[in-house]
Amino acid sequence: MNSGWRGRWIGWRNHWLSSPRFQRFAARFPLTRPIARRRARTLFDLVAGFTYSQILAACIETGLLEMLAEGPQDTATIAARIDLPLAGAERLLRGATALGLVERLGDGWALGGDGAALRGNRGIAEMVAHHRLLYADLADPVALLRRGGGGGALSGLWHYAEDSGRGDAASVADYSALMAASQPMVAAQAIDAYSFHRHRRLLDVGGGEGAFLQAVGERVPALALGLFDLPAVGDRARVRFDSAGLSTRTQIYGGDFLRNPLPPGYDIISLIRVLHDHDDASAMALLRQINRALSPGGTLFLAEPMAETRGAEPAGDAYFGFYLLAMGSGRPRSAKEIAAMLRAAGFSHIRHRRTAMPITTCVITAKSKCPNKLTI
Ligand SMILES: CC(C)=CCC/C(C)=C/CC/C(C)=C/C=C/C(C)=C/C=C/C=C(C)/C=C/C=C(C)/C=C/C=C(C)/C=C/CC(C)(C)O
Ligand SMILES: C[S@@+](CC[C@H](N)C(=O)[O-])C[C@H]1O[C@@H](n2cnc3c(N)ncnc32)[C@H](O)[C@@H]1O
Repeated sequence: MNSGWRGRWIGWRNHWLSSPRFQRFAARFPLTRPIARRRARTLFDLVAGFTYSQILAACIETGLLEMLAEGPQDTATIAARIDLPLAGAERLLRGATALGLVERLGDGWALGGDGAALRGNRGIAEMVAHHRLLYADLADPVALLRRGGGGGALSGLWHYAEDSGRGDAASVADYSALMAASQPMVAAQAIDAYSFHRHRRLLDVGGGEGAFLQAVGERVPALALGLFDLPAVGDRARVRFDSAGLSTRTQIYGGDFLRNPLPPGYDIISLIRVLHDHDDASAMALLRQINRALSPGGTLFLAEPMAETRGAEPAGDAYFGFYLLAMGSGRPRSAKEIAAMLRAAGFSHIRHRRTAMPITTCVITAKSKCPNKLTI
């Protein structure tokens, strides 16, 4: 491979960075010392990341963060309430303190700043708890890569969508509930990034149990709402809409978006955390379906975490890359890749919209260019 000047620069840089003598020098020399320490810290965090995650998992599973949110407490009270021996509670409290989740206060403990921020993001506790499945699959990452993903604990959570029967009430329950629990952090970003007021009828494709539609519906009372998902998931949405008093504004369609046509008559279709679940061929088929279903000049509103998002690179290709590998289908795509797919599916006016927290949610909108002319 002809790597050019950049390849030569990388070779030269890496020669020095991997040299123990250069590392010793850089750690001692006053001008390079802060950089060397920062790099060592970053690498240490990378090596130790699983341990940190498991300390967080223990904080969530024992209810420690929720308990400290009531107010500061002493070690003996905490140990009794979270049902750990005194030494175990102390070990957990010290570990969580080192991670900023807990804070020492006199001879007791208070909720730490990061612990408070995590509590403020509904759905993270459920995400952390279900990582038990992901980490079981990632115990042997090379084996997972060799077999092309899937076939493990995480894929069991969502495999209903790949079954020929497309799931019954029991098999869709856990995954749908997890998606609904984590939807607020996505919906908040997505809804702030775009004005839905200019539309009349919104169809949420792969809308799960309706948490996103409910959030938009509350923000824009005049909008008529439609939800398309597999029948057993749609049934769960019906229960949510009934109890939220939204059923008169809402139409639920049970079906398979790769096999059944989407209902016509909507001037905006949303696709929230759906495209990245699918391999390229299915993802293209779905985009073409949406283009056909939209009324002329209608809008596609697409929101999901995206690869190569500046400042959030590890969330895309590292976290979601391996998460979707364990799930057994799909991949995170960059905004550029999604834009190219949208163009190929017949969309125009493709716009990347700013969100406040791109690490969890990026948004792209596009307009249907030539409805009814494309085939699936
Ligand atoms: C007031 C004082 C004292 C100081 C001011 C200083 C200051 C400004 C501090 C800032 C404090 C602050 C407001 C912090 C905010 C922190 C936030 C917003 C943290 C958010 C964290 C979000 C996290 C960790 C999100 C994690 C999300 C995950 C892991 C999502 C996973 C999603 C999955 C697996 C989705 C699956 C869908 C599928 C299946 C792939 O389709
Ligand atoms: C990752 S979830 C996202 C749910 C929701 N949009 C959210 O963000 O919380 C993907 C959704 O797509 C649905 N889905 C997957 N394959 C489908 C198919 N072939 N036809 C219809 N819905 C499907 C799933 O049932 C699930 O509700």
